[in-house]
Amino acid sequence: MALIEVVRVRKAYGKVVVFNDISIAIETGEFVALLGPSGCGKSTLLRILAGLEQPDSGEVRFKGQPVAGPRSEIALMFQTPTLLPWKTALDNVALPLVARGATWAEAREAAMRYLSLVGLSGFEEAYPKQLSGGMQQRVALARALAVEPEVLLLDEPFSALDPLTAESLRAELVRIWHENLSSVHTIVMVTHSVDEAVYVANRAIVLSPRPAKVVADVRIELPYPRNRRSPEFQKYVDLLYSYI
Ligand SMILES: Nc1ncnc2c1ncn2[C@@H]1O[C@H](COP(=O)(O)OP(=O)(O)OP(=O)(O)O)[C@@H](O)[C@H]1O
Repeated sequence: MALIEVVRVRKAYGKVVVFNDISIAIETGEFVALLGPSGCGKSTLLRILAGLEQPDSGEVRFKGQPVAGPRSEIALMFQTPTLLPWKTALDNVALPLVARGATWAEAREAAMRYLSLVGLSGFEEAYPKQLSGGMQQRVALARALAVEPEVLLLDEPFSALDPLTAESLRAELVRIWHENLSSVHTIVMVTHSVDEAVYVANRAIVLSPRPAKVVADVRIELPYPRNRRSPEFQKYVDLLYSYI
C-alpha cells in the first residue's frame, strides 16, 4: 500500500475538466516534483491531496483511508507566506500548535526550535513586515514543519523569491528532508521549473494539458546535494524537457 493513493480521480469546474481519470501513488520517503503546462491542474491536484477539495469521482487515500478533509499529517505551503502581520515570527509559528491544544509555553518552545531549523534564530520577535520575503517564507516553512506533519505539500514555494534567496531556501528544504531533521519524510512540490525539479526531487511527475494525464514519471537517481554542473544533472533536465 502506497502512502498516498490518487485513484481514478475526476475533477471538473463547470465545463473545465481538469482531471478525467488520473491515478498516482506516492510512497513514503519520496520527494515528488509535479510539473506540467500552466493551467493543467497541478494546484488543483495539490488541494485534492490536502483534502481541501473533493474529487467529483474517484478517491484519494492516505495510508489506505479516504481523505475526506484536511488532516494533521498533511501540511500545505503556498507561494506566498500568508503570515499574520500583527503576530511575531515566533507567535506565527506557535499559533497553530496552540490551536491544536498545546500551551503557549510549549508552543513557543517548539516554535523556537523550528525557527532555528530554518535559520531564523534571533528573529523570533520580529514582525513579518520587518522580515524580507525569503525570511517570511522561512517562517511559513517553520510553521508548516512545527505541527509535525508526515507529508508536506508545496505549491511553487520559491517562485515569488529572488533567485539567490530561492536557491538558499531550496537547499535548506532538501537538507531538512534528506537528513530527516523534521517529521516530514514525504514531499510533493508543484513547480514550473525543470531545473528546480531535478535539484530537489527524487521523482518527477509530468502532467499533460487538461484533462491532465501523467505523461512521464521519472526517478531522479542523483546523490544529494545535487550538482547542477554535472552531466548527469543535465541529462535529467533534458529528459524532463522532452516531455513538456
Ligand atoms: N476554484 C476554481 N473554480 C473554477 N475553476 C478553477 C478553480 N480552480 C482551478 N480552476 C481551473 O482549473 C484549471 C487548473 O487550474 P490549476 O490552478 O490547478 O492549474 P495549475 O497547473 O496549477 O496552473 P499554473 O501552473 O498556472 O499555476 C484552470 O483552468 C483553472 O482556471
